[in-house]
Amino acid sequence: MIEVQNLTKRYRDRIAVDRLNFSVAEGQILGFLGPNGAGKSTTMRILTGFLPPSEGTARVAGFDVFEQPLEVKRRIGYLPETPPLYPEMTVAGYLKFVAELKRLPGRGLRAEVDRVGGLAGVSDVMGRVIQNLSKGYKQRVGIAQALLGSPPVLILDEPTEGLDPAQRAEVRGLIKRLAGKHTVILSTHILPEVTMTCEKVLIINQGRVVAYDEIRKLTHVHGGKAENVSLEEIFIKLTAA
Ligand SMILES: Nc1ncnc2c1ncn2[C@@H]1O[C@H](COP(=O)(O)OP(=O)(O)OP(=O)(O)O)[C@@H](O)[C@H]1O
Repeated sequence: MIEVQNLTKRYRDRIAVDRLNFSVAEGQILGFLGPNGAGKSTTMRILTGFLPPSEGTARVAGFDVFEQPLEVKRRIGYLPETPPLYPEMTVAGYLKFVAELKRLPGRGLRAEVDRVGGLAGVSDVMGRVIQNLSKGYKQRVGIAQALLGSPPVLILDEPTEGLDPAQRAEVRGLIKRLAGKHTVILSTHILPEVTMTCEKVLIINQGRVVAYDEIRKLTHVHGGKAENVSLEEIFIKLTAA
């Protein structure tokens, strides 16, 4: 569903993403990890058609992100690091506005807004103005807009950022339920979250892949005789350089 080959992004003389190769099969959740500045957001912005790569290719649902960005955008629900909210709108008004931007059919639009509102847990704040919501609720509104139209691919950049522990658990449960039906790339700094949600993980450091495997295999390879090596320990070891 997602195929990335030799993807490279340069900002002037800085290489943010350096020859990345990975793929995500339909219905899979890929945990996407890396320290601050590793190149995760850059990669996700390329995959969602918001930023052109300097070199390499990326295909989403069979479409090239650079050559057919509109086809790609139609098939992706994207939660950026900072959700693009309009603070003066109500939650329902905003979701309806995004649904129209995504050109979802007018008939059934209200039901679709209610559906994603229910999934993301914002049904009880639909009539409230976004700027008055708590950070956690704003984040949920961001998740709701990503789910509009039930796109086959979801790219979620730190979806549990700003949520309290109970809300985090809820969002984790939601992401797990979405897998199978959706292909998901999940970026987060909360490593136990990845262990609980994803089968496979991609770790990058300074723009390069340092690990790309099933979590179970990574713990086996890096754990040696110690069976309880955590993803956190592996992450620290691989990104220390
Ligand atoms: N518009 C830009 N111009 C120049 N350099 C940039 C630009 N955007 C990002 N970078 C640089 O590219 C590198 C990768 O940044 P990116 O935001 O993709 O990292 P990240 O893994 O998402 O980090 P974080 O976890 O902190 O969000 C960093 O060194 C960053 O400073």
